[in-house]
Order: sequence, then structure tokens, then C-alpha cells
Amino acid sequence: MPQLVLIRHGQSAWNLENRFTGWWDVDVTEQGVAEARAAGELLKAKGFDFDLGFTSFQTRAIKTLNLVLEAMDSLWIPVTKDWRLNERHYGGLTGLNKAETVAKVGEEQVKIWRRSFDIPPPPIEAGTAFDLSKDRRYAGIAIPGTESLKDTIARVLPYWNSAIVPELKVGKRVVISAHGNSLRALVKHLSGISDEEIPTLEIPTGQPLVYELDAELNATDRYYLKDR
Ligand SMILES: O=C(O)[C@@H](CO)OP(=O)(O)O
Repeated sequence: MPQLVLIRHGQSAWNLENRFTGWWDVDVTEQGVAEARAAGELLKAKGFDFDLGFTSFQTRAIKTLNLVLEAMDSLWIPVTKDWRLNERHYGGLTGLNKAETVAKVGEEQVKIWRRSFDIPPPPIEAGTAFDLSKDRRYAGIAIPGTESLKDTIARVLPYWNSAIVPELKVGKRVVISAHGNSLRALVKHLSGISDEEIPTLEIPTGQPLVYELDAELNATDRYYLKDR
């Protein structure tokens, strides 16, 4: 049976500072490092092994994957990085403090920007502090100015279908290290969660989320490894 484990990066500097992060490339904190190592140790203790890893273009997810694989003595496995696994782009909110934004515009508005299915935050202005359009890692990519979860799904799923599904179908054991919202996109798809229900799904940092899949990649079970 195909094996798939999803993991959200360990705590990042801006998770800790409570700032809207999106595509901004912040590092993991010391706690984030510890979470990633613990995740790798748990996977190893439970007998997991991976053939392939996938991650985003963002340091926090890449480092988390490396720490997980190091703890599993598997740093050598092939890893593919792709921007389509990046966090949802937070547009003009990038860098702002979440609590201060609530105080300014109200909880309802921030909730809509954070968790609505298809309402994106206001777009980022070109040339402002967190604009990544000149970052060479995204050369040749039409960087979004902002993204809703729906927009995120529209780039995560084609990548899932073209790059990851074929590997799972030939029996490869796969780990994906990514972000709160790029993983919500995947979980929504794999577990058939409705547009109305998805706002309530929260994925914790650094916890391996195991999918049991049948040969057609239908999910037969989904659980956090710490719970079994
Ligand atoms: O800031 C972000 O990019 C994300 C993930 O940390 O936050 P949120 O919980 O608002 O989706």
C-alpha cells in the first residue's frame, strides 16, 4: 500500500511573533528545530521509512524536512523542492502582527482573511518591504500578489497530481514537508472536506500526519502519529 506522511514545518520565527507570514522566508525557532527532530525520532521509532521527500521553496519547510530525515538516518533520499508547495501568499498582510490587525479591523475581517475559502487578503503592493517579485528563487514564476485557500489549491493540486501521485502509485513511500495552508489544500482534497468545513481544520506544527491510502490513493485513514 502507498505510504504518505504530511508534516507542517516546526514553529517559525513569525509563528512565535504572531505575524502573517505567507511567502516570506522566515526560519524555524529553537522550538521549531526541536519539534522537527522529535517528529523524525517518532517516525523512526514507529518504523517509518521514506523513499522520497517533497517540500516547498521556503527555509522553514526545507529545514524541517532535513531535521526529520536526519533523525531517521535518511538524509540521503531524493528530495524535490517546488514553489507550488509554498505557504498561501498573505498579500498585503504579510509581516503584520495578527493581534494588532484584529485590533485595527476587527476579528471578523481577520477571520475572513485567514480562513475563508475563497476571499483573498488585499494584494501586496509592488516594491514594498515583503514583495518577493525580485527574489531569484521565483524567477520565471508568476508570483501571486495574494492568495485565498482556493487559489492555493489551484496550484497545489496540479503539482500533487503531476509530481507526487505517480510516485505513490508505483509504491514509493513519500513525506511532504510544507505549510499550514498548502497542507490544508492537500488534506481538503484527500479527505474530501467541504468548502464550508475547511475553515475549522487546523494543522499543528511539527506533527507527522499519516495517510493510509488504497491503491487508487483513496484515503482509508488519517491520523496524527502521536495519537497511535
Ligand atoms: O501566517 C501564515 O502564513 C499562516 C501560517 O502560519 O497563518 P494562518 O494561521 O493565518 O493561516
